[in-house]
Amino acid sequence: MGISDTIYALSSGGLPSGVAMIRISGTRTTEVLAKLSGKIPAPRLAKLSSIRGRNDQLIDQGLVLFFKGPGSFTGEDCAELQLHGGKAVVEAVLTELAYLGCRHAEAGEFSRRAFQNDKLDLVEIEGLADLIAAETEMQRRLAVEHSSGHLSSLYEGWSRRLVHARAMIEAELDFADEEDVPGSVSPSVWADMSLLGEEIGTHLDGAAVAEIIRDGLNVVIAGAPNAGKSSLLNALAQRDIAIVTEIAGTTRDVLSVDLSLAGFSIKLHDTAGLRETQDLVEKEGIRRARNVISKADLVIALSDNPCDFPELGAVGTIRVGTKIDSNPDLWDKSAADVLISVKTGQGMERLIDVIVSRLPDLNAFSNFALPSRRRHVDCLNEARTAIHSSLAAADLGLDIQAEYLRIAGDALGRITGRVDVEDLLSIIFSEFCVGK
Ligand SMILES: Nc1nc2c(ncn2[C@@H]2O[C@H](COP(=O)(O)OP(=O)(O)OP(=O)(O)O)[C@@H](O)[C@H]2O)c(=O)[nH]1
Repeated sequence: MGISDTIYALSSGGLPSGVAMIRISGTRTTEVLAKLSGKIPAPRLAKLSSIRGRNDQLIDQGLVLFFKGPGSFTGEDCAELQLHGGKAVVEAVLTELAYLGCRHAEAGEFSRRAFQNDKLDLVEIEGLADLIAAETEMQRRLAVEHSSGHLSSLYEGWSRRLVHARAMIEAELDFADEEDVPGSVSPSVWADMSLLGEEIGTHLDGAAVAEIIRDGLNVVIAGAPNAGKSSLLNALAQRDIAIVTEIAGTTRDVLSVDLSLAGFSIKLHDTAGLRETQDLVEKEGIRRARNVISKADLVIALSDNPCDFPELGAVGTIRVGTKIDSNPDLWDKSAADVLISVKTGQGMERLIDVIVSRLPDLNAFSNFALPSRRRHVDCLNEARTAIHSSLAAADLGLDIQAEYLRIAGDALGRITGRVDVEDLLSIIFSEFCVGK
């Protein structure tokens, strides 16, 4: 590797901060450490050191950690400098690292090296990106299953079963006429492949829930103008996000806010009131409203009049009667799922309970090892289809059946990155921040 194979980056967050962590990785790590701190600490032991620049000038005092490759995150020699998190301190050390011939890392470059050196597979790396991005408890639990290798073990176990089945078939093809390989190998192989197809199917059943956990549940507030939609958005977000006036048609565009509810990420959208109008801007707002309604996981349909609920045709609608502080006599209980007043807070807890009751039931899943990315789901579907094709191809001959199993194995291998993923890598690693 050339001089710039040794990379560095600030791996901790924005400055100033109490402590800033600079990470270094590559063949020149020990040489750089010796120049910056005088000596190389014993691997994995934090050592309080003076960090010095050119002309022996003291830059800062901090902890220096050295990880000898391959026993490091990237698999190469790595170091971590834990410094005081001042902008000038960090800038001075980064400048010194550049002067010493190191190169600033690109986004995700440390993780890319970890992948290239077989320290992590793609599922673990994607899980790491999700773990860093996780904002809710559910997102964290989902991501940690991926980053910790649980999901990879599951896929690798499946891959091994496919390889075993192919080996058994190959043996039967090669030694079909010889007496020492019993012809009865195949039935147990096909039974296992049938079971594997079912296991992948069950695993795929969790994909929709995992997607909701990872990307959030889309909840749309819809209704006639003045029904109280913006007031409800503000109340649920506990902030003044949307403009509230008594003028019908105030909200023109879709306004969105992220909330965390029962550990789930909720994307709540306020929409323009639905009515016939000649106003061009309002018309466009209503078109956008209908568009988000059609993509919603859940719609909260509002009306301040029981005779006036919007017909949305959306699946998963909660009918909410509003302003019951001012119009209690208008409502009979059966007219709506929940009656609320944003003014007095009446019914708000019940509304939140009803929304939570519409969230996916996680008790149906024994763990969070679920496929959360489209990429994984596509590969799993491809693997399952190929297994089914193999099982259905008995009349076509063992070599055709084995070929389908190879296709299934390749599809599983692409999830963890064991086969044919070069073109995927830049997409995956670009999701990372610099320093990871
Ligand atoms: N009394 C009472 N008034 C409310 C309540 N919620 C909203 N309002 C009033 O109803 C009017 C309309 O409220 P908004 O929240 O702007 O209604 P909207 O559905 O977003 O209206 P558009 O943006 O025009 O579609 C405002 O004057 C609010 O103060 C409530 O619970 N009780």
